Amino acid sequence: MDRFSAIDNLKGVGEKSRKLFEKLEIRTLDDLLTYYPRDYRKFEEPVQIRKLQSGQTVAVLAQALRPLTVQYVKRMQITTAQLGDGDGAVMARWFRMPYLKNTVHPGQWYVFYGKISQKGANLVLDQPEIYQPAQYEELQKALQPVYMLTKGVTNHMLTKLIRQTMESVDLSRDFLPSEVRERYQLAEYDYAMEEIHFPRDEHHLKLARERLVFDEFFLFILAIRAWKEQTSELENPFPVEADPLDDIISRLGYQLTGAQQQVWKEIRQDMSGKSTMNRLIQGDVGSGKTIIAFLAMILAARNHLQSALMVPTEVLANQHYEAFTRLTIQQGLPIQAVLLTGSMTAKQKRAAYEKIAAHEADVVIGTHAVIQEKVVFDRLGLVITDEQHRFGVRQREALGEKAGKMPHTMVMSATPIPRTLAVILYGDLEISTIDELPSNRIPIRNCVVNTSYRKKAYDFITKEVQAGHQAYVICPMVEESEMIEAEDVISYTEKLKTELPAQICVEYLHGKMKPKEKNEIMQRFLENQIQVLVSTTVVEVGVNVPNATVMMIENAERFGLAQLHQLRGRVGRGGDQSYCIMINGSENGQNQKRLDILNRSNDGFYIANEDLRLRGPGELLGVRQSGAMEFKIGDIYADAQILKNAGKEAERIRREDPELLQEPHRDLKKRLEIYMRNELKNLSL
Ligand SMILES: Nc1ncnc2c1ncn2[C@@H]1O[C@H](COP(=O)(O)OP(=O)(O)OP(=O)(O)O)[C@@H](O)[C@H]1O
Repeated sequence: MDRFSAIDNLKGVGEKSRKLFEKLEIRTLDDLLTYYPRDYRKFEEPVQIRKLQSGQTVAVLAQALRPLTVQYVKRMQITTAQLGDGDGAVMARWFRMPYLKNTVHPGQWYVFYGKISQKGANLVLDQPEIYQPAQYEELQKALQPVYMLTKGVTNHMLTKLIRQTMESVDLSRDFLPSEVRERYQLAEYDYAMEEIHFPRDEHHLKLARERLVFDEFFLFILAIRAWKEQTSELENPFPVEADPLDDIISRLGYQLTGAQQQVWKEIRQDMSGKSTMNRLIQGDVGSGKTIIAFLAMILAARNHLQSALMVPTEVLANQHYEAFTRLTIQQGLPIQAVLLTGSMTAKQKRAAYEKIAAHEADVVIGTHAVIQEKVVFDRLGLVITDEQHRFGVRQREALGEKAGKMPHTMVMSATPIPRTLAVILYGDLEISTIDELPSNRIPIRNCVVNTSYRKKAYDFITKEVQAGHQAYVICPMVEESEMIEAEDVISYTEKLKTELPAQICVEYLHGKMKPKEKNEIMQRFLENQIQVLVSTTVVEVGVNVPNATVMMIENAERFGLAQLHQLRGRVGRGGDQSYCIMINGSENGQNQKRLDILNRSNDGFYIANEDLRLRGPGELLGVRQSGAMEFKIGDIYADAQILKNAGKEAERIRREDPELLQEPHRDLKKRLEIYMRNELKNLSL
C-alpha cells in the first residue's frame, strides 16, 4: 500500500464508508493524511460550579443530585440533571438523549464537558459530554483532533482510519531538501504528520503545522511556476483584435474608474497577446468587477468567440444574465446570451445546449456544474469564473479538449490579497487589482449597537423605505433552534411584518429554499416589490440591488469579519447614502472590539489585517481565517512569514536547479509531479 492507494484498502472501509468519505473528498490515503483537523480540543482542568460563566466551554466535576428527568417540549425529549459539586449547583440538559436517565447514576462522580449558557436567571450546561474522572484525566494529557465531518462520518472513525494509515504507509522519506529544512528549522515530515493529527501538546503542534504550511506554499509556488512555464510556451489559440470598445464604454452612463481602465487594458493586451490569458482580477466589494467581465465577453464575441461566465449561485447567474442582456439591448449589440442553471427544465436546458453548439449563443452565463458537464461549444474562447470555483489544470485541459483549444481564463476574486503576497504566489504576472471604488460612492455609515437599539433601527428602516429605498436584515439561522440562541429568518420575518407598517412588504430568503423560489424572491426584491428582505448569508456574494441602502445584521458577533464586510458590501452600491447596523447579541467585550474594526473602516484590506492583529497568529491553529485562497492548512495572512520563506526557497531552487535534477532534489521532483497531477486542481489560476 502506498499513500496514493484508495481508502478501501484500509480495514473497515467498505462500499458504504467509501461513498461517505467521497463526500469529504477523501478518496486516497493521501487525502486522508492531509485531511487536517479543523481544530483541536484541549480538555482543561474542571471548574468549580460557583465560578461558571455564560459562554464558556468547560469541564465540571460533579454528581447528579437526584435522578435525571425526561420532559417533552414540542415532541423533543429533553433530559435534565441537577448537578452539584458540594459547593454549587447547576442544571445540565440534553436533547434527544433520554437513555441518559439510566446511565448517569445519582451520587456518582462524573466529568461533564460542555457549554454554559444563560437561561433566564440561571446558567445551564448544554449537551455536555460525560466522562469517568479517570478517563478524563487521560484525555487531558494530549490535544484531541477535531475533524470536519459529514453525516455518517464521526470524529472517532476519522481518527481511527488516520491512525491506521500512518501505521501502514511509509512516511519516513522527506522530500524537502535537508538544506531547506535546516535553514528554517522545519520539522521532519513524518514527525509533522504525527503531530498534526495527534499532537502531544501545543508546542509540538505548532512545529508540525509550520512544516506543513511551508510544504503547502512551497509546492504551490513551484507548481504554479512550472505550469505557467508550460502554458506560456503555447501560442495564443484565440488572438483577438484588441478593440478598446470605446463605443460601448462611452454609453455606460458612468466613467470607468482609473483602476477599471487599467485592468481593462491588461485584459485586452492579454487576449491579443502571444499566449493564452490567465488572469486573476481582484477587487474589493462593489469595486465594479462585473462590467470588466462583461467587456471581456463582448470583446470575445466581436471576435467570433464564445464565452462562459460561471458564478456560484443561481441568484447571481440570473442577476448577471439580466444585467448583460440589459446592456446588449440598451446598446443594440448583436450579441446573444443564454442562461444555464440547475433549476431550468430539461427542455429549457436542451434549447440552451443547442444554441451553444450552433454558436447562436455567444455568451453563456450559469452556475458551474451545468457548464462543466454537458455543454458542447462551437468555439469557446473565454472562461470567467470566481475564486472558489476556479478551474484546475485538469478541468481546464478537459475544457480545452472540448473546445479544441485552451480558452482564455479570468478568475474574479472579491477577497483581495495584498500585492506583495499575491506576487509571491503567482509571480509578477497576471494579477489585476481594482483598488479604487467608483467616485459616486458615499462611504457607508456604520454602527455597532446592542439589541435594545432594534426599535430605533426599525423606525430608521421605515423612514428609508418611505424615501423609496430598500433594506436587508441578516439573521444567522434559518429556523428557530432549541440549541442555539440566535435570530432566525423565519420568526424574524413574522416579527418584522407586525413591527413595520403594513404597506411595507417583508419577505425572507434562505439557502434551504428551492432555487426557483429564491430566484423569484430576488427578482421581486430587485423590482422593489419587496422592500425588506430578511435573509441568511445567501446574499453575501455578489448580489447587486443598488437601491438597497440599509443592511441590518442580527447577531453580528457570529460572523467573521470578512463575511460581515461582504454582507455590508450589498449596500452602498448606488449613489445614495447607505447604512450598516450591526447588532451585537453578546456581552463579550472581545466581540465588541472585533466589530469596532468594521465600524471604523470600509476597506477590505485594512479589515483583514486588523482582524489578524486582534486575534494574533497564535490563535489560528486550524481555523481558516481570511477566506482568501483555499489552502488546506496555510493561511496567507497569518502565515505570511512562512509564505515569504517558501517563496524565497522556491525561487532559489528554480534558479539553481530548474529541472530538479540534482540529487537532493530527487524526491522533491517526484512529489511535485504528483502535486501537479493531483492537487493543483483547486489552486491553479
Ligand atoms: N465606474 C463606475 N462608476 C459608477 N458605478 C459603477 C462603476 N463601475 C461599476 N459600477 C456599478 O457599481 C455597482 C457594483 O458593481 P459590481 O456589481 O461590478 O461590483 P463587484 O466588484 O462585482 O462587487 P461584489 O464583489 O460586491 O459583487 C454596479 O451597480 C455597477 O453598475
